Amino acid sequence: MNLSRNGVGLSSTGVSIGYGHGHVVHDVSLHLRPGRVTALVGPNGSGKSTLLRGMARLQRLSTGTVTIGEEEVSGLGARELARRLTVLAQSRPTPQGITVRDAVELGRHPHRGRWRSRDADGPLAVQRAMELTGVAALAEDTVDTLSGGQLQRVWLASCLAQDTAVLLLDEPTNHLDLRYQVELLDLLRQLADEHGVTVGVVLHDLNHAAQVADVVAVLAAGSVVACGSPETVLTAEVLSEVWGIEIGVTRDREGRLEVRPRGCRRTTALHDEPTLGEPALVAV
Ligand SMILES: Nc1ncnc2c1ncn2[C@@H]1O[C@H](COP(=O)(O)OP(=O)(O)OP(=O)(O)O)[C@@H](O)[C@H]1O
Repeated sequence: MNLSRNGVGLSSTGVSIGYGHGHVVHDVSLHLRPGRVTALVGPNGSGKSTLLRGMARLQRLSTGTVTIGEEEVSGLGARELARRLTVLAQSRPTPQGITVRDAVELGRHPHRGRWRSRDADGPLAVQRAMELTGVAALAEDTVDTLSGGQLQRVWLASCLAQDTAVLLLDEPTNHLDLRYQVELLDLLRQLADEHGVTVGVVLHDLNHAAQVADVVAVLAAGSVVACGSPETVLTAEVLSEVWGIEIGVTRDREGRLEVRPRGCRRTTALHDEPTLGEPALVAV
């Protein structure tokens, strides 16, 4: 992989998105920076996946623009975009009868010429991606024989093999056991720190967000209601108001944030009835 040439951010400006019955993402401006992990968190249905898909050009925007580096993504060809940005979606159809290696190789599609020619870096990128995600030993197995967690790692490997400056992931820890959850979060940090990759990741586990993110953006009812460092955003006040239950935030012995739901339902949640108002915190 040749990730060291990265350093391109991804920004939405005034983005609204709907599915034909009003908007579910409202006027969102968000800057994902190179070398930073930005976590999108929020209750079910708050618009995280829709926003991520809109930023990846997988969802039509009603208003606003998305830029990658200096260029609008709407002006790029599919191959040009795929050389810069990749998405690990929540679920993909499982192709029948292809090997893990073949599935990971699918990520090389924007780097190939016609007839699969001119991708000299391909075999090494595929091998490295399989090693980083722990699926190298499964390389010759067919993907339809894998467990959900193994398959999730294969698709992650395919994204890594694509070797892009921007990596977007929608709930990537789904299906992963504890070890691979930790390894995945470590890998995201490594990609950002050592290779300058711009990482945007939807996470449900707020402790994962606290652990991995430089910036946390909280969505509620389609709007970003708080955005900033984990310390400034993952507070008992913000989280309790957005999720509508009592949530405590403490620090463990090493000083890391620990988010603990206390389970008492409040009368209203932010996503039921917006009360927090405009974004309370400014992105770092
Ligand atoms: N394909 C679709 N057609 C119509 N409405 C949709 C579609 N996908 C999502 N929605 C609606 O858009 C809103 C936001 O959904 P989205 O999946 O973006 O939220 P989310 O924050 O990612 O949710 P979750 O945490 O449950 O994955 C929800 O009200 C949902 O019902």
